[in-house]
Amino acid sequence: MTDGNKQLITGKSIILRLEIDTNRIRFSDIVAAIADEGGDLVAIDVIQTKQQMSIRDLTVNVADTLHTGKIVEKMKQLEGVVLVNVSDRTFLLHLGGKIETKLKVPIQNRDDLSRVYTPDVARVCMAIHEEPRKAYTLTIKRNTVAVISDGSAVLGLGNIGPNAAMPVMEGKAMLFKQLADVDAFPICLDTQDTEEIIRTIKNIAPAFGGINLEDISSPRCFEIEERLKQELDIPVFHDDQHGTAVVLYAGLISALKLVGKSIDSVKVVVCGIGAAGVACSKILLAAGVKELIGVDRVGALVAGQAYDNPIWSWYAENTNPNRVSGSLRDVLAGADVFIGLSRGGLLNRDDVKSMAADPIVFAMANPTPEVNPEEIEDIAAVVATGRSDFPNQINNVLCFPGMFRGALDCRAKTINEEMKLAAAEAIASVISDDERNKLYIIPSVFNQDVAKLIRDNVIKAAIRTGVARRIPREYR
Ligand SMILES: NC(=O)C1=CN([C@@H]2O[C@H](COP(=O)(O)OP(=O)(O)OC[C@H]3O[C@@H](n4cnc5c(N)ncnc54)[C@H](O)[C@@H]3O)[C@@H](O)[C@H]2O)C=CC1
Ligand SMILES: CC(=O)C(=O)O
Ligand SMILES: [Mg+2]
Repeated sequence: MTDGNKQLITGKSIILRLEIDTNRIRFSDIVAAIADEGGDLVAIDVIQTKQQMSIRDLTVNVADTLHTGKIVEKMKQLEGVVLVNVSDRTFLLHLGGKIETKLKVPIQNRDDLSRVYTPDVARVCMAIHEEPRKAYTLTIKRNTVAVISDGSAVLGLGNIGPNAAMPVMEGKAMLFKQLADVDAFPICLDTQDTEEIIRTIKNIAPAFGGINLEDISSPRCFEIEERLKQELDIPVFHDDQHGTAVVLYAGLISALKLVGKSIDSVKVVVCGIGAAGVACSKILLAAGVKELIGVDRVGALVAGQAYDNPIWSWYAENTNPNRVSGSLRDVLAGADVFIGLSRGGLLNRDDVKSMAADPIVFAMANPTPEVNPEEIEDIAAVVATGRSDFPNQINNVLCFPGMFRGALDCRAKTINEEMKLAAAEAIASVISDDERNKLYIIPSVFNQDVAKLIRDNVIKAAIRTGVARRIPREYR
């Protein structure tokens, strides 16, 4: 196996602020020095010029942190150059957070003030008090989703806590807004106690039209979601389970079409039987996969074994019909499909070579996939990851914006199996047979059709299954 901590070489951009003594060095020498170190100079901004002195920001594409260090050292060695500052564009994007609240109407005078606030606001409060469902028409509730994490399973980074989880939750909130005009609030809880999480979410629920649970580790996530679904009358959706399962299913239908295999005949190995792995496996079983084997730290899950994780016992009883045991490498031999929802770097080229002809590899761990796509692109029929910088991004971001747009628009009480299946069908329908190819099995996050198609399909499914509390005009 490859080293699990191995990071992929990922391109990033840095900005070097240089104070240049133009009497002592030519700008072209600086450009050459950057090129010598393999840096790709993509932009130059002149910040200030005085006699003999010029302050410039140079944007340079680099491979990784090590590469940044080399270029920085080179700049420090140049005569006539002072390195004022180095900034990373990703960090700059996060400065001060990524979202803010905005007013729908300005408060310009006392009259406005007394309407949006006291005294007139009291009449609106009392209207809701008398008829609670008016909260949907007279407050933000009709368009709000809480994106809630306890920081216990943040991407594949593990239990990094609520403060460190915030950038992911802010990112999800941005995506909700941009892709589906949903106002989402990132909320990271300073507790990992199941009961306390349930209590807290129930207590803040009145402000929200839906709850999107995010990056809460298994098996606690299953109870938290189930209990909240029973105890709240708004949709509760654990994105890592169901959003991922919806997109995975859409991606797999498409990949199987490409290689000409049918879902009931393929051998599928899922690595990482946590929140995402369990939900993805359930959707595959429902879709007709017969030979499904789950692998976690303990190896392949086999019926009859004692596991301290109750979901693994359930999993073992309901999968692995031939009771195959062993390591990931052992059970992967002859498999048609690998689905990774574990952690980076667990799979290598030899493992993929041991799979059946035309192997499908979905290495979906973030930020580092189970295998670097570049390592296997010539031997796999289809490779997909969860990342934005490789083709075929299988990521729950394709699902959650449209899913909640639909659920909010019909004021669904819950998000049920029919709505999830409807969302998967919507995603799968975007790519036609003519368009489908090895590098295009799933639509892009930026495809404008996706969220709208999911929304429409989800509303229809909600109406059909009786969970819609409002019928949008176009469906009346
Ligand atoms: N592409 C996508 O849309 C999504 C990707 N993910 C990724 O999937 C991974 C898991 O996420 P969750 O299910 O939310 O976390 P989780 O913590 O619930 O599950 C992770 C599972 O991986 C297992 N695991 C860890 N090391 C392993 C190893 N060496 N061999 C086999 N199994 C191992 C753990 O024991 C655990 O059961 C993360 O990397 C996450 O970023 C999760 C959700 C969506
Ligand atoms: C995409 C996502 O939700 C995750 O990796 O956890
Ligand atoms: Mg997640």
